[in-house]
Amino acid sequence: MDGDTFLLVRKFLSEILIEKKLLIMLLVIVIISTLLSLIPPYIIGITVDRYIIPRRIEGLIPIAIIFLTIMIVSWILQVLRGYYSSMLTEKVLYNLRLKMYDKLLHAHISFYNDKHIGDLVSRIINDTSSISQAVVLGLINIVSDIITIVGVIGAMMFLDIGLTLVILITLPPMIVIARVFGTRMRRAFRSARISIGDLSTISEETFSGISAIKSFNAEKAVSERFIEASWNSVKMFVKASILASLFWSSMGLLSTLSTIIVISYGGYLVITGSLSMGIIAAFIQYVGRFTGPINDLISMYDQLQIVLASFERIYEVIEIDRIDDLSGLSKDSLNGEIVFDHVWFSYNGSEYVLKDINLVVKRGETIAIVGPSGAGKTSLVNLLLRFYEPTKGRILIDGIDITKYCRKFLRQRISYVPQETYLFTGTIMENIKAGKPEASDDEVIEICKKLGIHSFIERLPKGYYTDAGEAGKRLSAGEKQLIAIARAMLRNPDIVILDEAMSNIDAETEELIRKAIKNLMIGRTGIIVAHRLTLTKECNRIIVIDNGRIAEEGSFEELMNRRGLFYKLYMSQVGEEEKRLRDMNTYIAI
Ligand SMILES: Nc1ncnc2c1ncn2[C@@H]1O[C@H](COP(=O)(O)OP(=O)(O)OP(=O)(O)O)[C@@H](O)[C@H]1O
Repeated sequence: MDGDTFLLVRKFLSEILIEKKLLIMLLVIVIISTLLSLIPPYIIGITVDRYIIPRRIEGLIPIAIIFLTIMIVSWILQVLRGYYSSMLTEKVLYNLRLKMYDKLLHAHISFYNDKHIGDLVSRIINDTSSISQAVVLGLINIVSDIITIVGVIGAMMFLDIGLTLVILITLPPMIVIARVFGTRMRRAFRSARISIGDLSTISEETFSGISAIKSFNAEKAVSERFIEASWNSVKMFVKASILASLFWSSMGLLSTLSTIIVISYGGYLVITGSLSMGIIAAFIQYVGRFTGPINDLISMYDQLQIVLASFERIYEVIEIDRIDDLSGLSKDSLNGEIVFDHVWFSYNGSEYVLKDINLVVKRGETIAIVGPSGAGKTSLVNLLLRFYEPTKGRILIDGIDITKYCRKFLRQRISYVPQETYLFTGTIMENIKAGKPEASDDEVIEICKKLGIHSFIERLPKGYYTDAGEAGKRLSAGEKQLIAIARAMLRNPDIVILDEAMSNIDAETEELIRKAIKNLMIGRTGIIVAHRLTLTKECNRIIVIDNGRIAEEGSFEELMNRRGLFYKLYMSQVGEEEKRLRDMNTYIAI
């Protein structure tokens, strides 16, 4: 075991030791029940020698009562073992999942830049599940297996050392078979399970991209992929099953060999008078008890490898050190004056995506930020929410450097309406309340009326109580943004940042959004990242960003008169819109 593995095992054990009481209880139960399981063969031996062969009927009833008592106690212990082992496993998993979820929730946003969400989810769900096997199979069985093997050998030695030594001849081949076939069998089953995973990935990709597949006539290609993966899984399972039959039948053979040795060599000893019949009866019982524990112990190494790999992935999450610092200044509210003072920003420390931004947004003012794709608009608002810190320069809100404010406070007083609205599980009402869970239904309806979106929501199948998942499939990005606007308004923020949704917006929704934004901005400082430039007409000022720098600044009229970058962007967008309308008219005319 190298240093890293040793460290992981220690961490793993410390996770289990958190549930010390459960662990101790379980170990006591396992030890007692394993020791109890060694007694019946011994009693059988005594019964044969002392009562059956000498024909002493009077002893049979007490023996039967002792036997029955042991069986009942074992049964109770077995039930308790099941209960405590599942409690221990589930509690360890519960603790791990909670720690991971909490860490991921509070991780700095930059942590997610190079992460695949599917992978993180798999760490919380799949990796923790594979740990569960380790807790029960690994830790608990190892104790009972060792006690069983040592106990069985000890008991046999106590009964007859010579016969025991002869029987132990079968032990080395048993270990070899468990190591060779058993290990291969488990690996083959693992590969087979992975091949089923491949099948599910292909199916998922096929059905989620079904329209793309049909439009490219790609049915044959995907079906070939599916057939290949499917056949591959057949081969894997057959191989695993062959190894399984080889393994189990070989182990069975060796176990029977031990019985043959007991009967033939033991029988010889009985005939020559050096061994009793009862001892033979006890030996026959004991020799069948080796195979299971030996196989368990050998497979433990394999199990440990899988578990440690999973545990490593779990700990990578638990030990994330990029956590949002939530200390700092909090107040009742903000006035809402924002100053960017020579702000430079780089994601990677070398390339600047914002260069020397100087900007003052007065309290109650609404400004539009526009610019070509990739100019740095989103990066600018990310800095205001303290998702990232400026690389150089500073940002002030109400004259105080924002790094002095508590992130939680800033995000309470600044509402952010993203371009893509995420609808949570629940109703539309609950989704709007995500901005303020304690709000009443009436409060939500009041806000939506103020925003001018009440009748839009009422038109949904069950109005405010429409299931968001169901509605989400039918709502356009713009319609979803209306819900996000209501969510933001309900929080009564001092500053609003809105990244306007630009795709899938019809004229009616555009008008609704325009009005809702206007209502939302009343009495607050507003920053709108505008994609449809007609929206900028209603803003107090327009900031044009190009390649990370402020290229132009002014009112709509001023910028149009200047005939600079804004004018070009606007004309090309208007031109495209006119062309779209012209094309539509031509299409209708045809
Ligand atoms: N998380 C990130 N890590 C590294 N680089 C990033 C990250 N987000 C954005 N960038 C880069 O920063 C630059 C500015 O991106 P930003 O998203 O701020 O532009 P934008 O003007 O909002 O663009 P769009 O209108 O397309 O949303 C781009 O070159 C982009 O590739």
